[in-house]
Amino acid sequence: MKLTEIRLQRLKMKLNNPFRNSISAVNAKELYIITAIDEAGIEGYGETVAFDTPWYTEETVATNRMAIESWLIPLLREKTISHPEEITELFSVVKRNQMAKAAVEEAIWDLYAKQTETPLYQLLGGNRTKIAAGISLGIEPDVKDLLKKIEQKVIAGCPRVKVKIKKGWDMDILREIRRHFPTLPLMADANSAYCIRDLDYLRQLDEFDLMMIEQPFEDGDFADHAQLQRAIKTPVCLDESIHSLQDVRTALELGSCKVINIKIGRVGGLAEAKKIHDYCFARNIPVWCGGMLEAGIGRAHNIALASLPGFTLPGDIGGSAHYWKKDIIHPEVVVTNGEITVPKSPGIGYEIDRDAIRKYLIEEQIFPL
Ligand SMILES: O=C(O)CCC(=O)C1=CC=C[C@@H](O)[C@@H]1C(=O)O
Ligand SMILES: [Mg+2]
Repeated sequence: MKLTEIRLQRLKMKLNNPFRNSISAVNAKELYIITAIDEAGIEGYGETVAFDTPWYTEETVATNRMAIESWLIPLLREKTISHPEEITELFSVVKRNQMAKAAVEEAIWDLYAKQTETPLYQLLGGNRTKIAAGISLGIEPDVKDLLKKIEQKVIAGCPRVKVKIKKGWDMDILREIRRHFPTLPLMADANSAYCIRDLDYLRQLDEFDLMMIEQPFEDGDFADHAQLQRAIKTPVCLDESIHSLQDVRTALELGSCKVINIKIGRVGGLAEAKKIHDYCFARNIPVWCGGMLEAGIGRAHNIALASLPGFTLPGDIGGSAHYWKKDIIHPEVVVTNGEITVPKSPGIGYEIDRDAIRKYLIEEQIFPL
């Protein structure tokens, strides 16, 4: 592929809607835009998705930077690759650091798609022209604020709403939501707020006809999740537990869940995300595309991935305006009647908004290959 340069740009972007879950509150996002440049000057883009502190997984903005600069860029100098699928193997000498690997791999997929004049979604095997855009709503100071936000999304045609729960903000809140929206496709995400001692308490979830309960227990608790899934009818979905196809195999063989949330960053890139999709699709296990409060480049990659046929459930992929005053791509991602049209131009299908990037830029560095 003859890469000549990798550019790192660190941005800081303030969120329109500060996002609170069971562990953390995110008001602004810092991220790296990774640009992979070839000898013809074609540019491919990727985005890091880790947060400032390691509350979601062990990675952070700072560890992403260190991994990319210290280990991943040197590996790109060692070997010329001819296809982005070779990146997983090339980076395999570095343990984990999935979000760092994914951001670089995304940039190389976008570059390859542009070199071959193919839309990224087609390159990945996607066949949807539109994807369903669900929304994830954080914990609010008052349930009335949450009900108002849900109502706005329902009026706009949102196909499903996900709410965050934790101890003290769970059964009563879900009951109240159901009182106002009895048939709304609804799910709840606990971000590991519970443990196996809460099993009896969690049986109450079956009252609310939820599409699923996402990540009730800790990351490594496959056996406990299996025990819970045996005890409740509500499907368990795993998010933080899934770092690779191997984790999906473990979860499905133990019966730890019935649904998988795929996040490109959490599983180390698009190639692994596609492998997980293919594995689940062959076994009729529904998957959906999770979100990490991405800016436009990460969101564009999510849209391409979510066009694959096994993504049968709406993802956490809101429109740009839900997150940012001004996104870093144009056109911005727009949700119409609960759907996003998958762009058809080569690569990720969106242009970079250089003025917006300049506005958010804190630091830039170029690494020759
Ligand atoms: O809109 C999005 O990008 C999804 C936001 C969202 O629900 C999450 C983002 C990051 C971490 C979590 O709090 C949560 C999730 O667990 O899915
Ligand atoms: Mg989650």
